[in-house]
Amino acid sequence: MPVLASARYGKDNVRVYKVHRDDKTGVQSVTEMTVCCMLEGQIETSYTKADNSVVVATDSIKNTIYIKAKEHPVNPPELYASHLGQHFLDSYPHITSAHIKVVVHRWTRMTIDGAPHPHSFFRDGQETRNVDAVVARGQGIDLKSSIVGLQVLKSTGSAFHGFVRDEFTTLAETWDRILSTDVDCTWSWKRFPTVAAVHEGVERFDKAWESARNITMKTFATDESASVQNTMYKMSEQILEAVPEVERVGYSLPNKHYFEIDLSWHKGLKNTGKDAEVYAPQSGPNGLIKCEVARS
Ligand SMILES: O=c1[nH]c(=O)c2[nH]c(=O)[nH]c2[nH]1
Repeated sequence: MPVLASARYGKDNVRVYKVHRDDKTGVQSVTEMTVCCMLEGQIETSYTKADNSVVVATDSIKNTIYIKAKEHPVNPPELYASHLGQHFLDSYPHITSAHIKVVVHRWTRMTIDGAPHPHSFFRDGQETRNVDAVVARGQGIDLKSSIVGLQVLKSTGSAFHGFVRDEFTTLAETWDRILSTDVDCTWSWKRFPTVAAVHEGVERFDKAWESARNITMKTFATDESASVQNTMYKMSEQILEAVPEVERVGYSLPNKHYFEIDLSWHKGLKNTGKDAEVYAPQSGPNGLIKCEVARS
């Protein structure tokens, strides 16, 4: 006899835009985000017995995403996600947890003739600020914040040598290479008991995002990198140090390879080793290096 081992449903890819208009100054601020909201609870019979009486329609979930964006601030996304998740527990006794994902897209204010423009913005990269919230009945709110898709490259200051050499090895050791990655950095907060606790000291979330971003970039730029592994560990350590309420930091970093091209076949051109200038960026395969660093 089969059993429903797990079940969760909701609405994904709900795109939301919110504007804030400052009537005094005429300055407008915008937020664009993509939201996923999934519910768990006593919903088994909808799967096993065609019992839709336990189903909050995914269309209603979508509507709720809009209404909560109207009723509450959407910044920081950690607070919005907490309000949204809590709503489903408060409204539906048979729902036991809400899993919210918010992806915030960049709209950076334009500078026109040296001054910030009051209502014009541009997308300065595919980087997003993400939040994963789990609001579970009787258990509080678990929040994970992240930076995803921040593309970085350094043209020197990275080495990789001393690795295992055996009959499978072709890679040459290097003391000077290009290092490039798409940063995926996640920091997990100590559990919050209530939405009120998330709200109290809410500026912590923007500060942590700024710290994580600055630490990531500064360490990437200034570390004489021995490996992706070692550099990401140094980043994680510093974020834990900078944000006391964070329990765990994780990175997932592709190692995006740039291959040297031997052009000596053309008029003896020197383009390898210390003479390398023109490289071939690779779409794949790429290394993929991950870690999570927790407090001891
Ligand atoms: O920083 C690196 N870590 C590795 O584990 C690895 N493996 C590899 O081929 N190149 C690299 N670079």
